[in-house]
Amino acid sequence: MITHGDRDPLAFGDDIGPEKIVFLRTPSVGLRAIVVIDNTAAGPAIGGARMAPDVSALECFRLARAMTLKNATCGLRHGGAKSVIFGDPGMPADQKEELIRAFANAIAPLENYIPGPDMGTDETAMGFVHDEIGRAVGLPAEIGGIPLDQIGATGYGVAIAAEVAAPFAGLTLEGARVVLQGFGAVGEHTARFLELKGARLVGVADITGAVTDPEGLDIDALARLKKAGRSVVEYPRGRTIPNDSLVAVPCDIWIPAARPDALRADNVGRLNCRLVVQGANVPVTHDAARVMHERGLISVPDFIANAGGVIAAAVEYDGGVKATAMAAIEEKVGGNTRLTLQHARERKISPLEAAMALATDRLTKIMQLRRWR
Ligand SMILES: NC(=O)C1=CN([C@@H]2O[C@H](COP(=O)(O)OP(=O)(O)OC[C@H]3O[C@@H](n4cnc5c(N)ncnc54)[C@H](OP(=O)(O)O)[C@@H]3O)[C@@H](O)[C@H]2O)C=CC1
Ligand SMILES: O=C(O)CCC(=O)C(=O)O
Repeated sequence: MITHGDRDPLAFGDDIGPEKIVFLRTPSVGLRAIVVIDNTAAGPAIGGARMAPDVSALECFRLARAMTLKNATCGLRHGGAKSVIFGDPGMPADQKEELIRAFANAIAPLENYIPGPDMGTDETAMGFVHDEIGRAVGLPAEIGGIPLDQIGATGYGVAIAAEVAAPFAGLTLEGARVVLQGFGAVGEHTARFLELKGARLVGVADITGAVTDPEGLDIDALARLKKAGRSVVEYPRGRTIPNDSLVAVPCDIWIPAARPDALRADNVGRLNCRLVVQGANVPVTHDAARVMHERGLISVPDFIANAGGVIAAAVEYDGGVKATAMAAIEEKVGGNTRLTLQHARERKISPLEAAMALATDRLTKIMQLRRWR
């Protein structure tokens, strides 16, 4: 098992992958990027392209592995990969387009990698990649895509996971208080779908800070602020708090929907909730997962809860439509959440252990079908 302490990219390998770790540079446009193709036993690997100033090979590998587990658990005909592009996603649009187009050309030879949107990239960026190399998912609807961020594919799945997990934590969604770290593509849609199921958003953070209101936050007002390029801390009511205090806001369901390692050994003890549903990728360290289990807190692992985006991406790749994608998300995310939490309860193991067993069992079967296993 790979540990979070590993820093040497060549030390990442285990029996599953990665197959390739590729460092890409195009100095004339300032492109620096990394692609990790973890495992392609099930088919060409799908995984998002993340743009942020402080990404790393380790982050990329951990995200690629999450995709391998996610895609296998969902029974998709795709392996797992991920890419990271060093850069400020808020850079001027023409500069970003140039960087994305350069990235597309740099990954052109990596035919087993199909990129999709992730933090810092979106449907438009995938449209540029597709224009350059004819290979990307999460495309704009105008060119036949299922724009997975716009329709909230992942947020829909996170809400389904929360609904299925709620009774395991002694909760119902009606009146449940929700806290969200991150109010981007995943966070905003998760809030909206959960509100439709009767839950109330009582805390939210973006990169600048956090705001809380036990009476409930107005999701439309928060969305208007973000659309205007402002922060949730400018929300006119409620109480603003520093980002690192969000973990302790009293609630029923705490949902990370931003960067890795949001919950760690040093802050997980401050959680004041009954259920954690992992909207982000790799938002919980193994230590933190163990502590949550010891405290009796139910946590739905990332590769179970946030598979909605890649399910939509796989449906799009097969030529399917939005309605098919939404039905598949409900069936696969709901089913895997139930299976994970039932196994965890029956076998007295943590949800992470149960989910890993489910994923590796399916992945082993997939790998056994291959010639080079
Ligand atoms: N998009 C998808 O379909 C999928 C995404 N995911 C995962 O979900 C997570 C979010 O992705 P997505 O919503 O697409 O990304 P976005 O870039 O759309 O949104 C990210 C949000 O997180 C906020 N944020 C960033 N850093 C911090 C921080 N340190 N503290 C609090 N908030 C922070 C951002 O703030 P600000 O607005 O100020 O920048 C923004 O609101 C990622 O882990 C991604 O890998 C998983 C499955 C699919
Ligand atoms: O390919 C995509 O953008 C969606 C899948 C993804 O990257 C993820 O689940 O993290």
